[in-house]
Amino acid sequence: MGADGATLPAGGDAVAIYDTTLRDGAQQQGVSFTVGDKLSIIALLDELGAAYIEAGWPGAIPKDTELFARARELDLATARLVAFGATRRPGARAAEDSGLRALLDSGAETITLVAKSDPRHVERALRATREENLRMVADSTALLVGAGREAMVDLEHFFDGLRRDADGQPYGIEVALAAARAGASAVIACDTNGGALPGAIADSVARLRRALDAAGHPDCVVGIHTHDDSGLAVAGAMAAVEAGARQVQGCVNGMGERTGNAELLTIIANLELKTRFTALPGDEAERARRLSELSRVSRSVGEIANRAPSTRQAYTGARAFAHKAGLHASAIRVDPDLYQHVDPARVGNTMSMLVSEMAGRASIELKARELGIDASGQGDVLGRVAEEVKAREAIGYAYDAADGSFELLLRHALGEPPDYFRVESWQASVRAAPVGADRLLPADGSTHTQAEATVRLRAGGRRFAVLGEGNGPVNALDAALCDALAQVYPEIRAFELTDYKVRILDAERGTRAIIRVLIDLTDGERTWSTVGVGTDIVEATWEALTDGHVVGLIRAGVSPR
Ligand SMILES: CC(=O)SCCNC(=O)CCNC(=O)[C@H](O)C(C)(C)COP(=O)(O)OP(=O)(O)OC[C@H]1O[C@@H](n2cnc3c(N)ncnc32)[C@H](O)[C@@H]1OP(=O)(O)O
Ligand SMILES: CC(=O)C(=O)O
Repeated sequence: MGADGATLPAGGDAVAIYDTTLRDGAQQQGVSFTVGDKLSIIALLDELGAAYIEAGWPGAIPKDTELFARARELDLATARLVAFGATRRPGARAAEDSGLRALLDSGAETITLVAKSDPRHVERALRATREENLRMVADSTALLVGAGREAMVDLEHFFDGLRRDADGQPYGIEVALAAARAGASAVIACDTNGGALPGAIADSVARLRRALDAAGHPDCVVGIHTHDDSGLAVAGAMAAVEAGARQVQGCVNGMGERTGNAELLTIIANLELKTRFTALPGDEAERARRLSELSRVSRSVGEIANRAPSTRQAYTGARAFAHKAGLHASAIRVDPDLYQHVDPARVGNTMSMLVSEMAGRASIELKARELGIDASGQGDVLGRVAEEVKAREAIGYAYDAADGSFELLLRHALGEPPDYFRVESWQASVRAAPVGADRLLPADGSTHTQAEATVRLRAGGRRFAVLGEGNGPVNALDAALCDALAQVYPEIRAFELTDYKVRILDAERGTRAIIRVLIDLTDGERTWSTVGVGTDIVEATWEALTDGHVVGLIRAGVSPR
């Protein structure tokens, strides 16, 4: 139970947010949370204001058994931790079911049971009769409630079942009523296969709500759990709320099996910003503060899961408020609301400008402002920069992914070229031993290729000629450039390459093709990106690398020496 003892809202406009990132989200390929990961995510979701956090299946997954043992020490502010499990096995007694025993032993105050609600699944997957499945739901729920726990029941394949069995009293509704009679606080309509359309979800949820009310269970909450297989998980959840659902299940960043679960942060933002419903606890000011944490929660959970959220994710994605088209920028300069559905600050995000061949003067001016450069009132320069960007993109540059290179172009156009160093010449050579007949790598794991590079440059009033070695020409050049520059600018030692992307732009020209290199650099505090283009991968990389070091020095506030 949350600190205030709050449980599910029985009616009204409050919607309980039920996060299942740690259970259904963990069913995504490649995701495997440690107990420590789960504890960190629980803390984030509790701070955000989730009502329920489904943390795993104790008894089925050893790590989850350990998690619930450790979670006994947790003192959560708003959330209840939920243990997930299944109803008892067919033909057995609930009190003797080892799965239910493990759920009770977990100490969780709230337990959600998954139950079959589509007759096809009862008969084919469970190999039980419809009546036995109803008894399984009732006995299992009653056991948990009798032990003083809050019990909820996930109605698996609820919408598929109702679609096939629409007349009379559909079986899915009978299952829900069996759960409610046994004391379940909520029954959750699940679109397990993600195939239902929002209209059908709304109709079925409304029907479920009416059936519960008619049978004397107005306090049993209807929940909604959707998957994104039809690209409609959030839409389905929103439609369900309009139709009477007052608990919404989903996962941060839309994690989950197959195409994922409904993206929970989007649902929270939609409910809070665009409907009469509330999704977060507290008064208006408190809810606004919690809402402004959404982008941070998205990034932090992505970091812990080692799955970066989509940059295009609604509300919280890094590019959710990024504008590329010149016409958009010109209107945004007058009023950002003209091209934004909400103020990004409300969900902790920021607006950004992308400069590209689609830019006009307004885009350049706004991007300059974002970079801390005042170019207002310099219409001629802005126009020239826009033309230069278009001309360069036509030959292969891509500035929307390389704001560092754009900054240099702009500074040159404004007559403020940074003057940290001047390169006189560079060269790189590769020495390779032929691959052996067996085509295997040497036993020590080294490669057959060794490279050397020489860089000659002037910096800080001195001249340097430095030799670098590496496992390839790019690596050798980087080593030589860093060694030379670090003698005048030791700050460069902190720069680290975090990404290196190579793209062949006109593949039909084979080995004569134009190559674009994009690199991302960081100094641990800031990140920036640069681009280089050439007919040679080393030449393109050299341009991106040297620009990358100049931008790094500018961003670190280092003056030319
Ligand atoms: C829609 C969802 O996402 S539900 C969540 C699904 N999550 C998981 O499956 C992850 C964790 N699962 C596990 O660790 C294992 O599957 C366990 C421990 C639960 C079960 O493992 P096993 O006993 O080896 O059974 P197995 O996985 O092969 O099959 C599941 C059994 O549960 C039965 N079952 C399925 N749903 C239910 C239900 N709602 N209630 C009771 N039994 C059920 C199946 O009929 C099957 O029974 P059978 O063993 O008689 O064939
Ligand atoms: C319970 C659940 O995860 C589902 O039906 O999708």
